[in-house]
Amino acid sequence: MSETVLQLDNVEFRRNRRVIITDVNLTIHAGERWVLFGPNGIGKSTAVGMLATRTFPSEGKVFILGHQLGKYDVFKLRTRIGLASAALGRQFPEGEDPLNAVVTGLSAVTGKWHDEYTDEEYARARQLLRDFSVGYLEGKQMWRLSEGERTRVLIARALMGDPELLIMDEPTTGLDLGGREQVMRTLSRIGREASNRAVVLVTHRLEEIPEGFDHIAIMGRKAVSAQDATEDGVDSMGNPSAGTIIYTGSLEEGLTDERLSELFNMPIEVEHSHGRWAAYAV
Ligand SMILES: Nc1ncnc2c1ncn2[C@@H]1O[C@H](COP(=O)(O)OP(=O)(O)OP(=O)(O)O)[C@@H](O)[C@H]1O
Repeated sequence: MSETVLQLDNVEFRRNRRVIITDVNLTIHAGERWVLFGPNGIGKSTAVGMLATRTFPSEGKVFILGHQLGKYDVFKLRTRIGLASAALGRQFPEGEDPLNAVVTGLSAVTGKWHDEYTDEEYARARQLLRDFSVGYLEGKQMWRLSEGERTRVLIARALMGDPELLIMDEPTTGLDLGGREQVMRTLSRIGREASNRAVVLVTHRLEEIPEGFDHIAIMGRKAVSAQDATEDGVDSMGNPSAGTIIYTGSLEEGLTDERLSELFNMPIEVEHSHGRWAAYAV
């Protein structure tokens, strides 16, 4: 069995007296390609916040690259993790050059400030921008980019440090059809590459699962205990029940009509063809 890259043991996360996710257990090994799938608001980004060392669990333990979150310097861990998320995209100084947004992925900081990078490092950053067809953005400003452009810059940045763990939170959201398919091709390439990199891709759409990703963790709501339940399916405080992981395993076995129908509370039919997935209410 290859090395464990990520391990969540009975993780719970609470905010403002609300349990957002609970009983989350997940183990990811080197070289595995995972999809974290679930409906809106179930807690995927909350989980990603921990995987990317941005937030800490209220209960339970998170181990990342052999170190327990909260007991190890997160800045050391961050240089080994590539992260692309909309939240990260909002952290850059307004006028940041996209080329710098990519090269600073090496030190996992947003904003070049006083850091210096070598010519080789800049050459790699330029190549990554070209790989995503956005080489023309060099010299522009991050805050002026279209959503699609910013997404591609963020994926390029996430790959800059050749990370052992790559996390992409909804990387194709906001892209037009051409942009989405272009990013999907790159993600499929990342999915199929022969490397020890562990990859976690977060999405709430089956259509956005690239080829090469073969493990899935599906999030759903934990049943509300009988004493807390109300007729609307919310707890006594008016909050929806906590999110949790309801399935981990292969995509084929996980993405069934029955499981998705139950998850979205409507009859759903899943299709799988040409290596891609789709689902419709029937
Ligand atoms: N800082 C916070 N304080 C309070 N509640 C929060 C906070 N962050 C998230 N939430 C709530 O936690 C729940 C889970 O949010 P999260 O963003 O993790 O879901 P998600 O599965 O990523 O959703 P989506 O697919 O819509 O992006 C939501 O109901 C959200 O409103």
